[in-house]
Amino acid sequence: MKTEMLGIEIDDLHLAFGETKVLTGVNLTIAPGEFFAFLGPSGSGKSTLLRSIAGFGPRPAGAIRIGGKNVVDLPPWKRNVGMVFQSYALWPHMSVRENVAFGLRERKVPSAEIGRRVDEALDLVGLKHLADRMPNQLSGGQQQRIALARTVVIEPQILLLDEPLSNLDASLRVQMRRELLALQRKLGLTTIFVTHDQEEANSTCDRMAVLDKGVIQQIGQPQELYDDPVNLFVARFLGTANVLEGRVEKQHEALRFVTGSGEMLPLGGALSEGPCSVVLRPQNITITDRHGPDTIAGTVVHREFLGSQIRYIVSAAGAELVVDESHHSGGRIVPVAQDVSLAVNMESGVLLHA
Ligand SMILES: Nc1ncnc2c1ncn2[C@@H]1O[C@H](COP(=O)(O)OP(=O)(O)OP(=O)(O)O)[C@@H](O)[C@H]1O
Repeated sequence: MKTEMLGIEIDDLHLAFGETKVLTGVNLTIAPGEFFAFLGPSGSGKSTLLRSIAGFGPRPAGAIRIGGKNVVDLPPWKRNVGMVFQSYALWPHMSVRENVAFGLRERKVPSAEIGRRVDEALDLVGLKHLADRMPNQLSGGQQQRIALARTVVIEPQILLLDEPLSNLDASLRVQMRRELLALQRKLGLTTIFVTHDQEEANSTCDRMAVLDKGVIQQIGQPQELYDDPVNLFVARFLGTANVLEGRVEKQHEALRFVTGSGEMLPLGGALSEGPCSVVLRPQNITITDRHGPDTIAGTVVHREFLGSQIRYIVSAAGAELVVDESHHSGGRIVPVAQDVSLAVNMESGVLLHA
């Protein structure tokens, strides 16, 4: 089961439900064979964008090209896409085998070929031995695998997944996302995965688009977006972000970041003066015994034990900063209400000019 890999190009896509603009000027290129994620909060337009690619919902303005061919005027069944929904309900009165065979029967595939392709698809998701079970005799994870088998059996050229793991419990989601990635790699299918869970996107996709209010904020590899977000929305959506507000100022020929409450931190590089925010990840700030030009004073206001790490919330520079210290047995634990010095690694911070 291996099909020709097709890329997807989306060109200036707009879509509104009545007065409500849901997608605004979406431009995107997904490479053949790529595992791509749409990540964003609830209501950001991820599902609407995915459904537009599948051919469901109102016709958008703009172009959607699959393998170079504009498909906006084609019905879903002529686009060669397979979609797995959040509510992947299997037919309850059909066995696993019949569920997977259903789409092939609809397409009038000869029965000998149906038998072979269903076996192959069930083999792919590791459930051939359950072919004669009924859906209510399967676990949630097994049902989800059958839903995948039911989609890939029709040999789509594009696989669209709309929050396919959201009905599963946390540990099964982690296992299933690895299986999903393995399956995608095996089939080499260009895949789009919609999720609001950044960990799920990070752990599977080659690249992702972060959406907010129907607008793509940034496109890139998970690590690029985490390390180099273009704005505060992306910074906050891709993990814990400490944001210091202040300004870049030149003092004695050197650039400094001056926080709103007056602390000064050194800056390198060619930066322009003016108001800005600095985004620092929890691991870019550490509690230290030192006092120096790269440190600021603060007070621990809260502490959480996270297992491998201890998370401190430290009130400093007019903000509540999240500081993660790795935990090892016998290591120091700083009590709440203690005054501390924080070493701030400004080199790893991201400066966002207002
Ligand atoms: N059929 C519809 N009619 C009117 N408005 C709709 C329709 N479908 C979606 N919307 C609106 O479009 C916006 C985007 O919805 P969409 O489902 O694409 O978001 P999402 O990012 O996938 O969110 P979620 O993660 O909650 O599914 C929302 O404001 C939603 O209320």
